[in-house]
Amino acid sequence: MDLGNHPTVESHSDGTVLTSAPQDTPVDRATAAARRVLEALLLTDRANANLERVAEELNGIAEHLEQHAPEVRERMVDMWSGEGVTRHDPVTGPENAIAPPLVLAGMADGSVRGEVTLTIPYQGPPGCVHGGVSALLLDHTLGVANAWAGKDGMTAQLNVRYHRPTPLFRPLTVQGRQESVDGRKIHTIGSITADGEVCVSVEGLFIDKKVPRPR
Ligand SMILES: CCCCCCCC/C=C\CCCCCCCC(=O)SCCNC(=O)CCNC(=O)[C@H](O)C(C)(C)COP(=O)(O)OP(=O)(O)OC[C@H]1O[C@@H](n2cnc3c(N)ncnc32)[C@H](O)[C@@H]1OP(=O)(O)O
Repeated sequence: MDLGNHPTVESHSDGTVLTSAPQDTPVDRATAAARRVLEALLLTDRANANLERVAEELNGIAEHLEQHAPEVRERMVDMWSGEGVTRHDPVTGPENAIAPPLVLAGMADGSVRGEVTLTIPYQGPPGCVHGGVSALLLDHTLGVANAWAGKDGMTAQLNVRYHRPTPLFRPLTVQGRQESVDGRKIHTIGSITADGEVCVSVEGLFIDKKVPRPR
């Protein structure tokens, strides 16, 4: 993948923030509102929330946004331009309403780490995080760990082990670390822990390969 140069956003005592934390900008505020809507739609009273009108209003908003959208190709070029950190991916992107979003920091020991609390939109088993969501978070976290380590690639294999249910509504620590590089093969590991206990662990094989940015 062509990650370009990724200047760090800011440094903290607990690491260097690698992903783009949500900012007080119209697009980030609108996306945060959309996330709120996703959750509220799942929680609201089916019978008494006047969902007919809600559907109409939401479609109105979608139409407005679509009317102001350039060609997808053009938008993709814009999305991938510049040297900033990713703002649109489905894990850390503050501009992506399906991203929780997870904020990841690079640590001096070479690992990357972030804390996130997942809620109803990410539910799998009752009260627990969907296994595919955990895999998504970890795939991306391993990708960022590779970038932090200085050699990244595309996921070829992701071996996910679910040790115990991952709880919703509790702070989760998501971590990744590049273990070794053997030619084009990159081995990276990671985990999701809750209250200090490992819920999910992964071993990833990445292959050094660049997908060109749209231009
Ligand atoms: C200062 C720091 C700044 C930090 C900045 C932070 C911000 C970071 C920003 C952004 C982070 C982004 C994070 C993104 C994370 C998400 C990642 C994804 O989701 S990637 C999408 C899903 N993955 C695919 O779609 C791949 C699809 N597969 C392929 O394209 C190919 O199969 C590929 C590239 C994996 C390999 O294809 P070939 O043609 O390039 O290579 P061949 O020749 O086949 O293999 C090379 C070697 O690898 C082995 N290999 C390949 N695939 C394998 C596999 N699946 N299992 C085992 N071995 C495999 C082969 O056996 C071969 O080994 P032998 O050299 O012979 O020893």
